[in-house]
Amino acid sequence: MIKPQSDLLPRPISNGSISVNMESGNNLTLTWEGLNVYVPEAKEGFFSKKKPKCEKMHIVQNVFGIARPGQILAIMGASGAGKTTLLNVLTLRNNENLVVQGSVKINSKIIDDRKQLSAVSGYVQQNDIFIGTLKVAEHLKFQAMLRMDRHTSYEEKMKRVELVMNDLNLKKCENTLIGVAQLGIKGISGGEMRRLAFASEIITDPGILFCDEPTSGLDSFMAMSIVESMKNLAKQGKTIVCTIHQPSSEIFEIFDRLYLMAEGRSAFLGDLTEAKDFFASQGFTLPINYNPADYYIKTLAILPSNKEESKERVKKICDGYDSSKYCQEAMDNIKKASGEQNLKSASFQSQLSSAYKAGWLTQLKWLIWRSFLSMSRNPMETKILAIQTFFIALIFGLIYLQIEDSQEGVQNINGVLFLLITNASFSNMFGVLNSFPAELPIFYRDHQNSMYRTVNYYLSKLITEVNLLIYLKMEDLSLNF
Ligand SMILES: Nc1ncnc2c1ncn2[C@@H]1O[C@H](COP(=O)(O)OP(=O)(O)OP(=O)(O)O)[C@@H](O)[C@H]1O
Repeated sequence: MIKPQSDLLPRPISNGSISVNMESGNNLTLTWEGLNVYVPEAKEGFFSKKKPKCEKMHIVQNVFGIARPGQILAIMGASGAGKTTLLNVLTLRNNENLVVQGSVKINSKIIDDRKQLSAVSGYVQQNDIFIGTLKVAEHLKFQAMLRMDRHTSYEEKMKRVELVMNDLNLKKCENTLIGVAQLGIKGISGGEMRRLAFASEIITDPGILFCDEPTSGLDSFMAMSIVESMKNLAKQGKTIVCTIHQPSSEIFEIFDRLYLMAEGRSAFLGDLTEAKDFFASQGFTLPINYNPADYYIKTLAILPSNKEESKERVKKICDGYDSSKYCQEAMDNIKKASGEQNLKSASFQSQLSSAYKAGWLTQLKWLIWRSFLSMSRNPMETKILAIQTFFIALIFGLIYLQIEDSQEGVQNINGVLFLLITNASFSNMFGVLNSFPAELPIFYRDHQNSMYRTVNYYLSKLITEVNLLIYLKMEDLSLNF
């Protein structure tokens, strides 16, 4: 087995993260019980009367599970098994069009508010979205200022930024722009971007870390380094839950617990060795020299060429699991976790109560800072607007050159004033149309992480862009005058 060369890899997250004076959110047990997710029937709207009636789909069926501190729980299964849906339910995201029943608990407290969940957890999403005109260190600084506790000093937050950059080997690219492909700004590599997404979430030292496909798009060395970092976080007492596709056997061995899903049902929850025994008990013995992850996924997959047989096989395994000792053990653990409520709830409750980590003014200050940096690094947009304004003003100026002091002249002046006002309104409107949609996914992500209030984001954009608009209008009016 080839091991990655440790000097080439990001160092695992050091215990130094605890040295920063912040409340470390450890010892959080995540449980989910009786989870059912349905896609509701399509409503017969005014325009959809003639559409065929769509059946209510049951995409996650009565699943339960537990993720304990100090362990990595890997959620695996074939495509369409329901992994992403489960992760969305656990993170209370993207469920708007679904009917969700059942409960998700942390230390036996039911979690139904995303702000509370964000206060104690991080979510590394599969698609990295960043403001590409920021540098790596600036992005992390922004995250630290708005996501770390308001009682943590500026120096401590910056110390944490340094620590996370060192741990994830981002130090050498700290002053490199993240990059925007559309603007031709080449930035950091794909692997560095993945690590930056990871760094953005662990900067707050969350008690629970959800990762959606943390290794996708990475080479085997980088994938291993990310999983090793996750393992080290787990060793510090964090609860790590990740979905993963086709991990290599080396990566698979690093996981502590395995949660297999098939056709929206639980197919197994337990240790890696238990998984091997369970599959053998169902008549599916893991072949020698076979990647266990590949074998389990293959066994639980629905093959298009052999649908009926695959479905029967999956049903047999899921039924077998429901009546197995592993299922009983998981149920007992979930019950036991509910009994531990009073032991751990004091610091946890205080964390849950603080939804926004930064105060109103701090949010506004750092949003303006980010917005100014982003705008100043994107001179192309400013240049284009300035040139466009210059030419439009020149054309208007030439059309209405040397207006005479007469009845006709007054009408011309009315005309030019009308044109100037409509031009000013429409160009500003198009400015807004350009500016907001481009940042919308980032805004949604930050908003789901409870980083800032919507009004603060809007104000920061207004304050930043109003300067540019004033300059452009001055250029326009002075030329016309
Ligand atoms: N909003 C939705 N509307 C209709 N069907 C949905 C919706 N969300 C999920 N599904 C269906 O539920 C099933 C599980 O989807 P999910 O995305 O959770 O699978 P997955 O295990 O994450 O698959 P993959 O590994 O391919 O991402 C799929 O059959 C999918 O088509």
